[in-house]
Order: sequence, then structure tokens, then C-alpha cells
Amino acid sequence: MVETPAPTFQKPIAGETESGGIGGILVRPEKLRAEVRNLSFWYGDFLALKSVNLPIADREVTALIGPSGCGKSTLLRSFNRMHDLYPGNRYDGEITLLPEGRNVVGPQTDAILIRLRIGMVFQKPNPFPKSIYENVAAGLRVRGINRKSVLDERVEEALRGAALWNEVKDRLHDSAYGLSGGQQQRLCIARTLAPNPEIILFDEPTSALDPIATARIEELIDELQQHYTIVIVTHNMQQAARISSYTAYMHLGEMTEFNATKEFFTNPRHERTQQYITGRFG
Ligand SMILES: Nc1ncnc2c1ncn2[C@@H]1O[C@H](COP(=O)(O)OP(=O)(O)OP(=O)(O)O)[C@@H](O)[C@H]1O
Repeated sequence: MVETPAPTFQKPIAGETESGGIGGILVRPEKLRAEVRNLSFWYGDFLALKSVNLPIADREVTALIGPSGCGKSTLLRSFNRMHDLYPGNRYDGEITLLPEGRNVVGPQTDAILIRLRIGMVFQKPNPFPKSIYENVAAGLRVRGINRKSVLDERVEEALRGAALWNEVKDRLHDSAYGLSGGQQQRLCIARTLAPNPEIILFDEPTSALDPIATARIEELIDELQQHYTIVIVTHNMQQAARISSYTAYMHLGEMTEFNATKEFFTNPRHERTQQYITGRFG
């Protein structure tokens, strides 16, 4: 009888990491919109990101996955400088916006301006206690856009972009709290779209939603990637496999493996990635 050998993992070659690529990066997307380079991040004394590298493909979805506490949200939040709100937090390294090359986490970069260029949608829908219209207009008003005709046009455009217009066009001045959870999340997406960002960050955007509302958000993300670069943190590996072009697996603050999603799930190079995606770890 021929014995089936135990699975083996490709050995690193000189200069590469265990997973076979520099810093776990196994593929280089053709066109980049941003690039994380040697990014480390400290919450006070705690080092939460350890010299992370990650290419972000232009107008594609990049999924960040990994066990709880591995640093996915910390990395995502670095992209729009959310950590600046707390003293004692510190970045080292770069998140470079391309093609111009601005370092998002550099001390010269204005965090407020960055948040207009890089929008974020959170886990729980968090509309403001205002009307549907005013929720979407908020990001425009911050930019100094107050003319009613311009606001009307941009609010409609953003609500259409978030696939919500038909459901709310007759009640734009009603409270956003009267919407269902899934509608509220699409409203938050519309609010993010209104200032016309370049990159949209999604932090587990469907974890508080039912399967139907989840499917609508996934369809929407699929449409949005035609115009926007998207980075999404998800605990749901099926979701990462369904909606992303590239997937990154993180472990204890390090980038373990980044690859094209199909290759990532069918041919994981790092043992830890394989254990995670087969449910044996994390
Ligand atoms: N405000 C904070 N102060 C100190 N440590 C923090 C803070 N926020 C997160 N951490 C720590 O940083 C590490 C990374 O946390 P992070 O929330 O980024 O992980 P995650 O992968 O997004 O986890 P989850 O999937 O559970 O949301 C964890 O060890 C966490 O305990």
C-alpha cells in the first residue's frame, strides 16, 4: 500500500519569509491605489502592527482576515487616521496614497482631509440623529458645500450609489432611525460616498445584519468597486471569498499571507493560513 504523504508547505527561498513572499506578499496587483510599507503601530506601549506590508489594488476589493485580535481593525483604522483621536498612539512606516505618493500616516498629512478621501463604514450602522437627507449631506457640509441645488443633486447621487434612493426618495426628511438595519447601513454607505472618496474602508459591515441585508450590501460592494478602491475587514471567510479580488491574512500583528483571493483559498502557502481557512485555528 502506498502511504499518502503528510501535506508539506513550500519552503521559503533566500530573502523570503516562511510564506514564500517578501513580508507575506505573494502577488503584486497590476495597478495600486495605495501601499502599506513597513507599518508599525503602538497603542501606548503595545505594538499592535509589526512592520506590515500590503499592496492595495486600484478599484478592487481587498479583504483582511485573521483571528480575533490579530490587528485587522487596527490596520484598517490606520488608513483614515482614526487612531489620532487617542493620545499615546504612534505610527511608524508608511501608507502611501498613489499615484501622488502622500504618506497617510505622515506627520505633515492633515487627518481631516484624509478622512474625506478615505471614507469608513463601521460594523454597526451609525446614522446621525438627523433626517435621511441630512445624514448624507453632512459630509458635504463639512466640505463647505451648502447650496441647496448642489446638495440635492449630490444627496440623490449618493443615495442612488448606495442602492437606497428608491426606498427613501419620498421620505428624505424623516428620521434616519426609522430605517431598517440594512437600510441604515446603506445610508451610512451613502454618507461615505457623498464627498466622493477614493478609498472606502469597511469594518465588518454586515456582521449586525440578516442574510438578506448582507446579500444586498455584498452586491453593493461589488458594484462600488467599479469606481472605488475598497478594503474590508471580515470574520466571514465565505464573504471574503465571494467579494474580494485579494485577501490578506494577519496573525499577531503581522502580515502572514497576501494573495489573489482564488489562489489564497485554494493554495494557501503558510501553514497558519491553511489552518485558519480550514477552521482548525482561530
Ligand atoms: N485601544 C486599544 N488600546 C490598547 N490595545 C488595543 C486597543 N485596541 C486594540 N488593541 C489591541 O490591539 C490588538 C489588535 O486589535 P484589533 O482590534 O486590531 O484586532 P482585530 O483583528 O480587528 O480583532 P477583532 O477581529 O476581534 O475585531 C489586540 O491585541 C487588541 O487587544
